[in-house]
Amino acid sequence: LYRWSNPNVRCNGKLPPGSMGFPIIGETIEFFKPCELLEIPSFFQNRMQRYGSLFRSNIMGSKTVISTDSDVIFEIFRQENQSFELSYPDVFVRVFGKDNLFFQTGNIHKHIKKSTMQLIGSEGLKRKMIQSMNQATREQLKWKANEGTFDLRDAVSSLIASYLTPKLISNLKPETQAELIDHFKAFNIDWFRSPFAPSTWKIIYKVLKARREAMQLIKEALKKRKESREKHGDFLDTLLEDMEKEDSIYDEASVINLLLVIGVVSKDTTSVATALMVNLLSKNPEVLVELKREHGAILQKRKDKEAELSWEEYKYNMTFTNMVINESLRLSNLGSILFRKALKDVEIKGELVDIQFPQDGSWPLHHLWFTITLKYMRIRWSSIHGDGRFVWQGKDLRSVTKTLMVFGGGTRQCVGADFARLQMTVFLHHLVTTYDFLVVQECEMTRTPLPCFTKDLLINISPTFPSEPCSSKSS
Ligand code: HEM
Repeated sequence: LYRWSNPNVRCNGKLPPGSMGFPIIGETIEFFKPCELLEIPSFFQNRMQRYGSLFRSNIMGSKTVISTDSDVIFEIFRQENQSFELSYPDVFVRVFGKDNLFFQTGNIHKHIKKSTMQLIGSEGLKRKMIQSMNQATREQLKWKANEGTFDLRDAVSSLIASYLTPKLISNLKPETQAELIDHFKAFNIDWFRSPFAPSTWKIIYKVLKARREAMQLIKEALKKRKESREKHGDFLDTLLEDMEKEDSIYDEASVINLLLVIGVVSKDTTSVATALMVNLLSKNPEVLVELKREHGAILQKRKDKEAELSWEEYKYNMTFTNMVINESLRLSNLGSILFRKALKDVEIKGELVDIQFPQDGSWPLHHLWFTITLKYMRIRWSSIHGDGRFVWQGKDLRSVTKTLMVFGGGTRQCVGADFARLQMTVFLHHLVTTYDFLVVQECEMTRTPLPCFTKDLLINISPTFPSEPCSSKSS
């Protein structure tokens, strides 16, 4: 017991202050205690008050140092692969699969990132994806306008799956594609909750079942593609070509896993952030009016009135839209819990972050886990639109800064960041230029500590009257 609570005695230096909690379960129960979305969870709040921004703990059976300090977090991203490397708790590996090459480091990680960027990096988005996003979003909204009240998160999830799945594997039969999309949708991010709640195990069971079934479908598609040797110009082709090279990092299992991970992660993260953004817009009509003004101006400047939102318009004419997206991403704070392990003793700001524990069997891990909690910034919407002056005007609104690390940072920065931003922009563009929306049920979210929906956002949309381009029925 003494050793459990006082890991300092077995270290070469001084660890940050903190408590290791009860033997075995540590402080896991409090770590997962839900709170309101915009609150700092009591686990972090209490410890920040007691110990400061850097403290130690034990979570999910791992000795952990937690940083809530953006300078420290930024420094860790900077020292990725030198002093720190990615190392997620076992449950992540079980859910996303041991064949997920994103859990690897070094050259394997570099290579998989490069392959993925071909599909969802800015070049791929500009050349191919933006067109499909525009078309799918326009059609989805048109359909939803006739349908009546709908769940916005589910609608965004479906539309992403509808155009991205054929880009992953393009020659599936319609019924197989629909089945694969259903499995992608059933594999959601709600599983990261307290291991002591029985409902968590039910969700994990469903997620693992969906994963198994999706993998089976992808496996069959891969087998057929290999046998036929046909080319379809999709992401599966890219990966198979790579797999045939002599020194390829890919085997069948990792190709299947990569297709699965992209299919799953792309829709979940982006749809949650979009739903939260629309919910916030409904409560801030002045922001909506400004947004309509910016997008109205884009329509007016457009020479071909039938044309869709272009890459250039997205890149150069959307200062305010980017601010709205940044604030929505910051408030949803989807990337609030990131894990690293320290590879050597590291001192940041004079505090020892990691000590190498002796391997005497009493320590399950050779190194400490490093949990990063991104700073919760309670920036009020009025601060982005006050007195006609935009506080972020002139800055690069899409880059990582110490106050905006929603997509992580350094070499591990999210590969889907551009994709998510573009999809959110395309959705906003079609919504505010073509429709008025009415919130029927506001979304309710808790933080566990990842955001989790307890009530979905239900809305109604109807075509905007041309005479009132800036009006909104939102409440
Ligand atoms: C609002 C949307 C999103 C948010 C907030 C988000 C957040 C993050 C964060 C914080 C990380 C860093 C993880 C770490 O450092 O340990 C990350 C990594 C990653 N994200 Fe996203 N993400 C989003 C959208 C997407 C999308 C659309 C995709 C796929 C199409 C995606 C795929 C990935 C992958 C594969 C990684 C691992 C990257 C690596 O290890 O190099 N994400 N994401």
